[in-house]
Amino acid sequence: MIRRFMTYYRPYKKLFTLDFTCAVLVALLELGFPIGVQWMIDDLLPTGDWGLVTWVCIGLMVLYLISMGMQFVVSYWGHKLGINIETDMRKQLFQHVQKLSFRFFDNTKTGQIMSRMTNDLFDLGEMAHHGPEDLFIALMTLVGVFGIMLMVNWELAVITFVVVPFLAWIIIYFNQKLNKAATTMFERIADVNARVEDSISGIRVVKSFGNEQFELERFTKNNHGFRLAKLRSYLTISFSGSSIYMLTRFITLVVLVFGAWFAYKGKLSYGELVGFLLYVNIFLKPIDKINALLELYPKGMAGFKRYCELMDTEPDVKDADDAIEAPRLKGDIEFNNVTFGYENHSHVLKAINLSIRAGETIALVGPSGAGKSTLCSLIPRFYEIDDGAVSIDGIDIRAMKQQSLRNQIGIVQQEVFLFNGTIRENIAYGRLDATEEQVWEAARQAHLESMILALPDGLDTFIGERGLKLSGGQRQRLSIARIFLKNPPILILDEATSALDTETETLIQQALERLSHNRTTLIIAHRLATIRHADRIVVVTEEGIEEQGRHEDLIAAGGTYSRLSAAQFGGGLALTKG
Ligand SMILES: Nc1ncnc2c1ncn2[C@@H]1O[C@H](COP(=O)(O)OP(=O)(O)OP(=O)(O)O)[C@@H](O)[C@H]1O
Repeated sequence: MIRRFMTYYRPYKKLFTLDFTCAVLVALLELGFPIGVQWMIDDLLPTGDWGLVTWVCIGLMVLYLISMGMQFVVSYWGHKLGINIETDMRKQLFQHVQKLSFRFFDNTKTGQIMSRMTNDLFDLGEMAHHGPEDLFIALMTLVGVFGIMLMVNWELAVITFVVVPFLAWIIIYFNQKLNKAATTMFERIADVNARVEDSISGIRVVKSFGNEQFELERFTKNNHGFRLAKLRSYLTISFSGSSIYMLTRFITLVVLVFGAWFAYKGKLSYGELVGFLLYVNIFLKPIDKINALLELYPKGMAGFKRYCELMDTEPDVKDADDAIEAPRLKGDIEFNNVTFGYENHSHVLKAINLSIRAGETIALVGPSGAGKSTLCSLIPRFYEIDDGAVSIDGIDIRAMKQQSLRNQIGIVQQEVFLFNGTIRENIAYGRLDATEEQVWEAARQAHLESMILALPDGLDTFIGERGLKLSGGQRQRLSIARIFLKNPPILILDEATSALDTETETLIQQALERLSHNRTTLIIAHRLATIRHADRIVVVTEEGIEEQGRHEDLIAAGGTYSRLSAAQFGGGLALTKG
């Protein structure tokens, strides 16, 4: 883990060297000051050479100023190093999460992912800055101080160092405890985040059911869980902090008693005693530093462990090493014996065979839960199939780079997702380099133009979170405009016009028909009236593809489709006449 953590310093070698060097110099100066003080008291003052005393004081002052400058470097540039590393990690995590497959997102709460990107990384920057630097300096100071103390008075030095093994034991013991406490704390705050995310994004449902109190209770439970975890970590910190404090202050007292006794016996000068007490003080500083690290390190490392866990999660849909950039596709889609299930043990689709010609419009109909949406989600390779093959223009989709494949597929979902931003940004999401004219053209095709013109800010109107300031129909038209702009050879329309009023629906139907001209189009239809003119209707049931053909033929066949028609229109006969 530590070696892996160290790799993040690589891009910042210069910054690290600068920060580290200054920190070491500051520590060395700290070590040197008491030597100067001791020398002044014992050797310089008795000579009465006040001129020299003044110069020494000026010299000390200059050294203090240099030390101050270097402390500034350590504080600012050192933290900059930490923040840079934290930012890099956050970026890499975001990049990685974007690569993960639908299956991961199906099974992970959004709030948990958000927590990993924010809270879990908070202490990493601090740890990256203070960890190696403080540890090295603390150890260096301890060794240096011990050496000097031995030279001044070896007996007092040994007395002082008797406590070191006890300190080491306390540090190791509490470090382990804190590691556990910090991991639990991160898990609990992730639960809180997930709960907040769920409740806030579903606030309309919460309010419509009047379930605010219920939500508050669920939140309180998570919040309390976090409180307990945090309290537990503070309990450990307090125990370790006070034990270390007690031991270190005890040393000062012991040194004072023994030092006074040695001085009384004439084994130690007063200057040496004062100098020694100053060294004890310096000796305590690295211990305080190690104590602070003891608090920081487990939190940072627990966050880093969780970071690594997520970074090590492999996407289950991956580009093959020799994957090709998909050429401009015509749209001949072939399902060859395709078997797929979300869970290993149950298959939603079993040995499906289906050929769709380029430019064909096919409608998928069938009972709810039969697998129509699932079938469509396999074309952009959102999920990896268990058996068989899906190919487009004769190329297995697993041989193409995912991005180049998905670039050629337009999907209009029943549930539209828009980003918090302007109308322009949301339409241009279909092609990021689109010109103003192209955005307007897409808006025109999706029959959004008059609505946009009527808005005071036009294309620059903010549509609110998930586009909530727009009506359902407007949202859907906006999502359709994005696809006009994307202009893909393959279209998947998941009952795309369900949220539109009859008049708009007719217009959109015309636009979609125009769009689907010469493109392969799959329509997942619930309302059979919208797909009567499809080139082919494919009936999907839990058993697989039950029948396929033109509307009239399927009605004449008297199978599932004619029964579905009868259910929706009150009689297959009426439908054929209509
Ligand atoms: N992400 C998922 N994870 C696990 N199971 C899923 C997932 N999505 C769908 N399912 C299950 O797969 C089956 C097929 O669902 P699918 O959405 O493909 O059906 P559908 O025919 O499109 O239904 P509808 O007409 O109601 O939209 C259902 O039993 C559903 O519960």
